[in-house]
Amino acid sequence: MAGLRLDAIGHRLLAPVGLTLAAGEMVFLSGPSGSGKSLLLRAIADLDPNTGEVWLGDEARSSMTPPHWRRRVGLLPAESFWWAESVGKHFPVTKTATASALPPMVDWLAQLGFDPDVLNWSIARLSTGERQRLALVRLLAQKPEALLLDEATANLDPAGRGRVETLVDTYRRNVRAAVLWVSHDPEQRQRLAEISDVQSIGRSYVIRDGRLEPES
Ligand SMILES: Nc1ncnc2c1ncn2[C@@H]1O[C@H](COP(=O)(O)OP(=O)(O)OP(=O)(O)O)[C@@H](O)[C@H]1O
Repeated sequence: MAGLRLDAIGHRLLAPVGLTLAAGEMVFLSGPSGSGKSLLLRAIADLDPNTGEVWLGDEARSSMTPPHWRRRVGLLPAESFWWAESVGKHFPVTKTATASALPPMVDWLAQLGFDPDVLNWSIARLSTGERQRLALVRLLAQKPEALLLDEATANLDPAGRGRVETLVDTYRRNVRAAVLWVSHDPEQRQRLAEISDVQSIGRSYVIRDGRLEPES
């Protein structure tokens, strides 16, 4: 699997930054509210105007269509968007197959505390935390090669938070996906280093005054 390299990526609040994540590496990003963390993830995903280039291994973002890029470099936004009536309709494969025929998605649902019947639930009934966990499964179902996570555990209790951390870390190791994780929780990196291999979860950065800096 490929690493992720930001080559002079910038947006209106952030001076161009260079940053390389090795395949399978998890890097944390923090900074004050409004400093531009979400905008950076959206810039990498090419959802907002931005400068620079992003590389997935030796493939440039500019060499593929935006939808193709976003399938390979998956963004989990802080607030997920749902367009159909039921949960299952957001998982393309479930249109033609039954849930039981779809591991590992069903395993991922179970790991996050859901019965496969959740695919029949209406979106309207979902709690904020349920939406957040289901949005992660929906993202992983696309088999992204790199992950951009924006406050992936912000709405969860400690048990739910631990389940998400474990699932993301397992996916990272299995697929050797580079993970850039925006988090306000200073203990999140430490928890992940405890459940995983420390050398892959060593770095964190902060956005301060429009610049990306290694966190001291
Ligand atoms: N579409 C937009 N138009 C104008 N301003 C925007 C837009 N999107 C974001 N901003 C502003 O850009 C700034 C950075 O937003 P961003 O969402 O990146 O912050 P953040 O660092 O992720 O903050 P938080 O930790 O609160 O989520 C904020 O002041 C926000 O109001």
